[in-house]
Amino acid sequence: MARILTLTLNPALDLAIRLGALQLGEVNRTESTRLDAAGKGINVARVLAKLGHEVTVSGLLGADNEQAFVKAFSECGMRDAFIRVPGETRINAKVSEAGGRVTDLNGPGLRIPGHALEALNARVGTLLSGQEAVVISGSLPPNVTPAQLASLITAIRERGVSVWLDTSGPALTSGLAARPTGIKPNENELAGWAGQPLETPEARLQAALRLNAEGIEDVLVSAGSEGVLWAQRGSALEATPPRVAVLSTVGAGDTLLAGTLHGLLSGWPRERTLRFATALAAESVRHVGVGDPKAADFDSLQTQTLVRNPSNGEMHG
Ligand SMILES: Nc1ncnc2c1ncn2[C@@H]1O[C@H](COP(=O)(O)OP(=O)(O)O)[C@@H](O)[C@H]1O
Ligand SMILES: O=P(O)(O)OC[C@H]1O[C@](O)(COP(=O)(O)O)[C@@H](O)[C@@H]1O
Repeated sequence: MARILTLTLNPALDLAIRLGALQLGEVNRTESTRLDAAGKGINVARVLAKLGHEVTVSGLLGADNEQAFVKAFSECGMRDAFIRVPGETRINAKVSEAGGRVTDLNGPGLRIPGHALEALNARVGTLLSGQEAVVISGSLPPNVTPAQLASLITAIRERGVSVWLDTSGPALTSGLAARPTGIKPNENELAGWAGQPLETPEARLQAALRLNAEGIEDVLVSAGSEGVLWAQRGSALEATPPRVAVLSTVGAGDTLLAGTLHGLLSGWPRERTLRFATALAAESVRHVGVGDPKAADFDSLQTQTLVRNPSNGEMHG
C-alpha cells in the first residue's frame, strides 16, 4: 500500500440535511441532519484510508471546533498534520431532497494569519519524504491567493512527488500553470478553465486532450450521472456508471479521485482503475458520505460500469 498526503486548505464540517422537498422562504421540517468532518482532501483521505493506504492529512484547520476532525482522523487511522489557525472551521450545508436534488451552501472559510501559510509550507516540506503522491483539494481560504497555491504545487513537484489538484476557478487556472501531475475537474470546472461551455462529450474530450498537450499528464473529468472521461498523456477512456438511487452526491468527486489514485498507485491497468473508481463513486451517491468499497454489491456495481475507448467506441471488459 502507498503513502499519500492530502492537503485541504479550506476544510469544512458538512451539515447533511435530508427532507422531502425544500420550500424556499418557509419553515421546513427535516427528516434527519448529520454533521461530519469533511472538505475535499479529507474526503479523499477517508477513501484511501479505507482502501488500506497510509494517509497523512494536512492543511489549515480552525482550532476552536476541531473535535469532530480529530475524532474522524483517529477513527479512520489517518495521521493528523493540520496546522491549527485561530477561529472556527466553516460549516457547509448540503440539502438532499427526496427527488434526488442536492443543494450545496459552501461558506468562504476562515481568514488565515500570514504565518499559518508559512507554517503549512514548512510542514509540507517535512512530510514529503517517502510520499508517493500528494492530493491538494478544495477551495482556498479567502486570503490565500491562487499564486500561493501555485507556489505550493511547484515546491512539491521540485521534490519529485506527483501532485493531484482538485479545485476550481482562478485557483485551478493558476494551479495548472504549476503543472500538477493530474487534475479532477467536473464538467463545469473544466468549462470554466476553457472559457466556454463544454456540453458534449466530444467538447470535453478535446479540452482534456489540450490539457494533456500542455503537460498535465492525467485529466479526470467527472460529469455526474453521465460518468467519467479520463485523458492520460493523449489517450482517453470513458466510463458510464450503473444506475443507482441517488441520496447525496456530496463526496462523489472526492471518491472518484481517491479510487483512481488507488488503481494508479496499485499499478492496475487503466481500464480496471477507471471501472473501480467509477463504481465506487456510484456507490457513494446512494448515501451520505464517501464511497464504501466493502459494500455488499460492489462487485456487481463494477460489472455494471461500462468502460470504453471514445476514439473507436471499443468496450473494455
Ligand atoms: N447520479 C449518479 N449516478 C451514478 N454515479 C454518479 C452520479 N452522480 C455522480 N456520480 C459519479 O460520481 C462522479 C463524480 O460526480 P460529480 O458530480 O461529477 O463530481 P463533483 O462532486 O466533483 O462535482 C461522476 O463522474 C460519476 O462517476
Ligand atoms: O472547498 P469547496 O470547493 O468549498 O468544497 C468543499 C465541499 O466539497 C466536498 O468535499 C464535496 O466535494 P465533492 O462533492 O466534489 O466530492 C464537501 O465535503 C465540502 O463541503
